[in-house]
Amino acid sequence: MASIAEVREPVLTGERITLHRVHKTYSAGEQPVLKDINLEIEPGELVSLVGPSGCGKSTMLKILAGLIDFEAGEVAIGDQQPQEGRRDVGFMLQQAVLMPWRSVRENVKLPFDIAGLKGQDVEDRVDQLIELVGLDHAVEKSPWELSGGMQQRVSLARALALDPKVMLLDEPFSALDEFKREHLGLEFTHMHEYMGKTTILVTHSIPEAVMMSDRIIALGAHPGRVVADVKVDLPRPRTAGLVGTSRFQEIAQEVREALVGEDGSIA
Ligand SMILES: Nc1ncnc2c1ncn2[C@@H]1O[C@H](COP(=O)(O)OP(=O)(O)OP(=O)(O)O)[C@@H](O)[C@H]1O
Repeated sequence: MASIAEVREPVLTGERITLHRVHKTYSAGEQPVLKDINLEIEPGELVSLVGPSGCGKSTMLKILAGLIDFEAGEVAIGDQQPQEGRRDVGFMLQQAVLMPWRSVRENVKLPFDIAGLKGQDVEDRVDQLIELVGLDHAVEKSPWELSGGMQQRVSLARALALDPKVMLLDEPFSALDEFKREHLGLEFTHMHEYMGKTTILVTHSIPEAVMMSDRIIALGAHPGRVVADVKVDLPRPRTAGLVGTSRFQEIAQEVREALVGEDGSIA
């Protein structure tokens, strides 16, 4: 990702995300999965959601992606409802979910095919995306020939294809080994720093959340609710060396303490 290293002022292309008194229950009579969630995420902000298993992190992302409904409250991406703005949302999951019969290039091109877009502009954009995620040496490979990290790079390029204003990342690096996870996390952070897409990252790793985010939202479970909203006032661009600073450790500790007493599977 050489093009990302020399980075300039952030280009704000993100949308504001607003959740107001959002309430979600999957089964009638059960405790709500999300209760009275109020959250405002500024355009271009990178916010992490952390919290114990089952506190509703993925549910919140699915609501924002317009994939599931909710009973009460208001959700907006810019001035659009989630269902209206689906094309403006890029989604990345723990597993890359690539089409096995399509090459790297064809997988990155998929969103354009689905949207019925073709032509030289599309071909150029696909080339750019592949270069951006550092896969120019692997364009014709099939998914089964790729490492886990390479598969996630394809997934990232695909999520960025239609230039979404919002990125939703559901534990995108958690299936990778620790070295690759840190490396790809930092690369994504640098990409975010110059693209300015409003981003929500779900992670079980507090250090990953601190390294990448502007703010960390800690959620408690049963019912899923916000227990802390922690600002990460570390300088950008973020560098691996920040982990050793006392400020990094203080922020991580603040998040940990907010989750004490919550039934945690936090790293
Ligand atoms: N489709 C569904 N139908 C019924 N219950 C569901 C459904 N999806 C999730 N749940 C329940 O809602 C709760 C929150 O699930 P969710 O996946 O949002 O949690 P999470 O915080 O992302 O958990 P994890 O960290 O383990 O991924 C859990 O109790 C889960 O069992």
